[in-house]
Amino acid sequence: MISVQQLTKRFGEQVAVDGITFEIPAGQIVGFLGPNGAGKSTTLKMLTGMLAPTSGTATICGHDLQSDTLEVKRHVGFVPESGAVFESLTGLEYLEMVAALYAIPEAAARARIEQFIAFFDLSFSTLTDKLLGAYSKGMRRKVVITSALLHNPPVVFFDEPLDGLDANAAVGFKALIQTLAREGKTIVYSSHILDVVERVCDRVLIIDKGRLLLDGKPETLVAESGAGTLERLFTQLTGGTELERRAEDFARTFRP
Ligand SMILES: Nc1ncnc2c1ncn2[C@@H]1O[C@H](COP(=O)(O)OP(=O)(O)OP(=O)(O)O)[C@@H](O)[C@H]1O
Repeated sequence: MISVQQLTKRFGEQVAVDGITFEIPAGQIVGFLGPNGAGKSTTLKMLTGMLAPTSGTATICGHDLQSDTLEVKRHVGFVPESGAVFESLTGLEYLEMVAALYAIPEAAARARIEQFIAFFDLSFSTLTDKLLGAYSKGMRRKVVITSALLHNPPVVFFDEPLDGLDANAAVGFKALIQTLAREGKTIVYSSHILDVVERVCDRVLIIDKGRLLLDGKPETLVAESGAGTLERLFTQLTGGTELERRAEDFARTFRP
């Protein structure tokens, strides 16, 4: 479903993504992890056709990222970390605009929007009464998630999707992605909330400094490393243990 070979992105001298290679079959939920600046968002932007790779190749549902970018965009949904929206539109105007961009017929789009607002426990008037600029962070996130799934894409990329969602919405969202995966969708889930990743993902990819460090089932990786939890394994791999020690030293400087 997703095939990535030696994908690389340079920004001037800096190598943000350094020759990563992996395959993801249909129906898998893959946690895409790494410390700040590891290259996660850059990878997701390349795989959704928003950013051209410097070198390497990738295909999504058999469509080549470089030569068939439009088909790639038809087959993916993306919830970016920023969650930026056109703030001067109402939620409904925004969703109808996204539906029109994907050429979804009006009645089908409205039916799908209604399914999502029911799922997220929003009232229809919320979508029509306020401009997106006046939405709360969580409400805006729900609209962005809806917009990414409106065209029913087989592959969905989520960058920190739980950011801003309350506990109920987060529980609902986790159930939603598990259901989507069971129906055959491929989900790539980038997040720093590792206990959620450990529970929800079938597999994790850990990158640091643009390179793939680890690829496997969370429970297998945790058991083989003896780390106990995915969070501990992550910090061991990416230098967080040292940060923890430095934080303790720093905190000690506040002692009276
Ligand atoms: N447009 C850009 N121009 C220059 N450098 C960039 C650009 N976008 C990203 N970078 C750099 O590439 C590296 C990887 O950034 P990226 O945003 O992919 O990391 P990330 O893993 O998503 O981090 P975070 O967890 O903090 O969101 C960083 O050093 C970043 O400064």
